[in-house]
Amino acid sequence: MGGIRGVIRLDSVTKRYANGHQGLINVSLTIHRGEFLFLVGPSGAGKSTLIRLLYGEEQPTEGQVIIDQFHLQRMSRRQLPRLRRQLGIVFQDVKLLPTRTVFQNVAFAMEVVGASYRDIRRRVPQVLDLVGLLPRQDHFPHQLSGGEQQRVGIARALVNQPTYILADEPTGNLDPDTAWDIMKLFTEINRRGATVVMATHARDVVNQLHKRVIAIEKGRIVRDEARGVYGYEA
Ligand SMILES: Nc1ncnc2c1ncn2[C@@H]1O[C@H](COP(=O)(O)OP(=O)(O)OP(=O)(O)O)[C@@H](O)[C@H]1O
Repeated sequence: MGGIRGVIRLDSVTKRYANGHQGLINVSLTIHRGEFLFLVGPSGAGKSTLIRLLYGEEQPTEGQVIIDQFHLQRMSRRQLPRLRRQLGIVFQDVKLLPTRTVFQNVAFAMEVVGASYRDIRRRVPQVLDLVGLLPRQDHFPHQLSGGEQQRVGIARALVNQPTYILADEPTGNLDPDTAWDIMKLFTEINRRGATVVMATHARDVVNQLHKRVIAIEKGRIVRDEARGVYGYEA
């Protein structure tokens, strides 16, 4: 299927939506294993489009997306679950299952990929411990704060030990202190080896973490800096 282990590549990717909106225009980009990358830019610039292309939710109009050994435009839909297992996805809106406990919400992500009961019993507490929610494992989502719910979402994204974490404004609904706690969690996950790609408007966080920053405007990459800054007024 082609592609280099641990590398994400976009090759001259253009995404035009059916309604004529331009998502991305001729974007080429390489993301290496273990990188932490922020996608920044004004609202409507194309950040979410880029993230959706990475997990196969959208298909490019032109160009190629290659992740690891997976060549997204050449693989069959049957292979998509194999790719998705390598991807942990975190959204602004966490969407937990309301009638399931914290433990069950995270366990569900393992059940759908066919993990054994034994592995679930071993792995879920580990990942809940990492996000600081082990003591709340029997609580239901409505008993948690927004930041705690987002942590459950992160635990769910991590539980199958993905190579890549894709996050689309994961702190968008949170107050600044809670947002920082969540960002620290992402940096810890990255330190442990996962590649993190995050679209964000969290200006202060981007400015203080000194990670790679790619700025997108009107569908095009306008800046790509190894230790970048947010670069827009809040
Ligand atoms: N499903 C869709 N159908 C049609 N047009 C879309 C769709 N999704 C996004 N667009 C359009 O594509 C462009 C890029 O949108 P996108 O959501 O990728 O921007 P963004 O940078 O993530 O914005 P924000 O910071 O507000 O989340 C916009 O013009 C948007 O209206």
